[in-house]
Amino acid sequence: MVTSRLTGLHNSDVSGRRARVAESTGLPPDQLAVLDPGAGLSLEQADHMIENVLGVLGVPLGVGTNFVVDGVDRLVPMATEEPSVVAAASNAARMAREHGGFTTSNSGSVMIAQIQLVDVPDPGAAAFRLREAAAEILALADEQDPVLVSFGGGARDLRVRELPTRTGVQVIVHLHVDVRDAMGANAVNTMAEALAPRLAEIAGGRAILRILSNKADQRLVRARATFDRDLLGGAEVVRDIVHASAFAEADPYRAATHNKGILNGITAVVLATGNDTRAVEAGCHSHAARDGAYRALSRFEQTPSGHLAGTLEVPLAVGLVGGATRAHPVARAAVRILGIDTAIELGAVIASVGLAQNLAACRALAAEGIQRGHMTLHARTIAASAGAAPHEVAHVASRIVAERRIRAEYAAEVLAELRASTTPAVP
Ligand SMILES: CC(C)(COP(=O)([O-])OP(=O)([O-])OC[C@H]1O[C@@H](n2cnc3c(N)ncnc32)[C@H](O)[C@@H]1OP(=O)([O-])[O-])[C@@H](O)C(=O)NCCC(=O)NCCSC(=O)C[C@@](C)(O)CC(=O)[O-]
Ligand SMILES: NC(=O)C1=CN([C@@H]2O[C@H](COP(=O)(O)OP(=O)(O)OC[C@H]3O[C@@H](n4cnc5c(N)ncnc54)[C@H](OP(=O)(O)O)[C@@H]3O)[C@@H](O)[C@H]2O)C=CC1
Repeated sequence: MVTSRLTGLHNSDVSGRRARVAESTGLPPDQLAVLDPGAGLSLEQADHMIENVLGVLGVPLGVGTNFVVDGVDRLVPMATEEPSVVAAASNAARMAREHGGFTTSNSGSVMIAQIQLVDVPDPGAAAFRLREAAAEILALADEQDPVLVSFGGGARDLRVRELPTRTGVQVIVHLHVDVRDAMGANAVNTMAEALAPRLAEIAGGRAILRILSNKADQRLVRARATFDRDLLGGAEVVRDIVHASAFAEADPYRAATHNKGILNGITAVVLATGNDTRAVEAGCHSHAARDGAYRALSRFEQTPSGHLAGTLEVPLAVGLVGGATRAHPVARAAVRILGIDTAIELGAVIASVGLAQNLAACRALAAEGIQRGHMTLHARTIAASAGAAPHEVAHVASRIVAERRIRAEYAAEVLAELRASTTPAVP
């Protein structure tokens, strides 16, 4: 039985953390060895993934603890270079755990392909003809990917839009495809390219763009959690987080930063599982602007019993098959640690981490400010960047935090003092 409540995990060293994660998930410890630098993605594998490969970039991979998502404990791999993100998500998940953790819902796994038709003589008549041919068109789409259809996926709907543009009215066809456990871009792009000649013939125009839309608003995930008033810091903190939420719902300048906080969590899990971070972020930002003004993707409100309820809705075009998820050894290990079997489950975890991250940031901002937590953890990065060796980082970081001088030049001074005090005097 997995438990994500690994209290004090951060006080262990990497091998101790791996041992606790392996014990909790039941994974053989050697399955985590692939997380060693250089043991994951080989140069040869990288050379098959992208072009002009010179090497591999390492990104820290942490684990978010305390998560309960739809009643199941989940340990969540998070790949990020930003200090305090993993700690913050884990802390927020701890506060939600008291009230059952995160519950989610979703709109399914439908992706949209767009086919752009131009030089259409009578857009209105063309739109009607295209709608009349829907059954033929959907069948032609399914013929392109029998494997997807065999997994229960396939073309589900055809929508036609008459779009006024500065180059004239364009007829835009939307093909809705259930892509099941794939992210779906390659699948729907293949279908769009195959349909384009027939669509152009029906419309009497010319097809140009045939590509999926990253505004994946048919693939929405909603997460909800109740965060404990006392663990948050009391009624005043709850009240001020609600004010912070109202600010982000009303102001695009605050909403951009509020949503960046959400994406700190979302993108860390998307990256760890080998999914397309740019596609997910494009979808989230487009969703934030869905009614014309750019707004917060989440909302916080006080519950009748004085705790804090948080809700989030985001499009999540993520998959467990295809893309890099199956090709990248670390992504495969991350999926095993998560213990998930479907893209729907992955989306549920990702949305929950986004909401957790968002809460942690808003709580810190509404209470003591972000810098105490963030900079305390950032101090280790500053110490290392000042040249501290691994065994020197803790001393330098604790000194610059204690003296509230968390800056590179002071870290260098502390490091020089440390080395002078430990260098044996020349006889
Ligand atoms: C950083 C904390 C969690 C410390 O908070 P704390 O209260 O000092 O932590 P604690 O020592 O009491 O530990 C509480 C729990 O936090 C977790 N935790 C605590 N420390 C660690 C650690 N080292 N490594 C891993 N996990 C840690 C851990 O889960 C632990 O419980 P446990 O599970 O052990 O029983 C808190 O100050 C915090 O959440 N701060 C918010 C920081 C944050 O949100 N960072 C995100 C990057 S900034 C960002 O999002 C952009 C922003 C801010 O602009 C977004 C926006 O504007 O909305
Ligand atoms: N704008 C964007 O976001 C774009 C993104 N991309 C990239 O496309 C990649 C993802 O494309 P995607 O289509 O997911 O990748 P793949 O084409 O690699 O995987 C999808 C394919 O896997 C097969 N498959 C096997 N099992 C399943 C299952 N259970 N559910 C669904 N399909 C299954 C299907 O049939 P079959 O085996 O016959 O293929 C399906 O077509 C991402 O890495 C992304 O970076 C590319 C272009 C644009």
